[in-house]
Amino acid sequence: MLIVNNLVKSYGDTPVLKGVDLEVNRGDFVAIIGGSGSGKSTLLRCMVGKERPDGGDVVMNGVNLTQSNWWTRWEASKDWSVIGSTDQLNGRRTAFRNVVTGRFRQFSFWRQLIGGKPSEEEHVRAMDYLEQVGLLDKALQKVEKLSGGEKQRVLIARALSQGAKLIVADDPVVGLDPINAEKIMESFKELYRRETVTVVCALQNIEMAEKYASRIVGIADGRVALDIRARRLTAAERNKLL
Ligand SMILES: Nc1ncnc2c1ncn2[C@@H]1O[C@H](COP(=O)(O)OP(=O)(O)OP(=O)(O)O)[C@@H](O)[C@H]1O
Repeated sequence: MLIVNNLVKSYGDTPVLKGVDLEVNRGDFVAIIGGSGSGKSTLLRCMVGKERPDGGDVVMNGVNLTQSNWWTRWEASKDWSVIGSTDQLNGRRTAFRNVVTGRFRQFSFWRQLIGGKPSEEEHVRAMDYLEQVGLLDKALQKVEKLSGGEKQRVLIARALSQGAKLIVADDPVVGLDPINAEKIMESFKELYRRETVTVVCALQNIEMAEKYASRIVGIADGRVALDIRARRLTAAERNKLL
């Protein structure tokens, strides 16, 4: 589904990614782990085209995104959804409204330009997605009144309403209390279990990766230092990532 080939990225004179190779298969739940500053977020940003790599390729469903024009990248971007900061949400709108308008991205270019409205069926679907992430009871609350964890779950519901086949999440549990963090990871696991969505998620918390992901990819010294089926890491494996 997604192939990252020899990805290289520096900031100024500082190399961050020195040749990352990674293949994500449909239905994977990949946790990207590594020490602080190891380049997890940089890798995700390069993967989804938010950052231009200095070298290497990102190929999504056979389309080489690093060598495509903006139209091709825009079309391809409908297949994925990036879950980052909850600032992406409109705090003064309800959770439901945020989810249903997220769907807008799937509309054709022209329908977006003329401001097409979501259909009744899309409204029903938005409620389904909020139910899937356990937020049905908060559907009509303004997002600014929700907790950090609940906002993250609105983002997940919105990604689902956008029809994302790949969800890319940059440490969605950072700064959350353990209960909310577990709920987020449960939501991802549930999506992955149903095999409808592929998840790539950067995580600082190794225990979360061990508990919820299907695969663990460790980044160290700008490269993939570890790529295993998720399980408890050995002390030697943890040391590789320091
Ligand atoms: N826009 C930028 N300009 C300059 N340096 C940057 C930029 N973005 C990231 N860096 C640097 O690149 C390195 C990797 O950063 P990145 O955010 O990818 O790491 P990370 O593994 O996600 O870290 P953390 O787990 O702490 O979030 C860091 O040293 C960081 O300071």
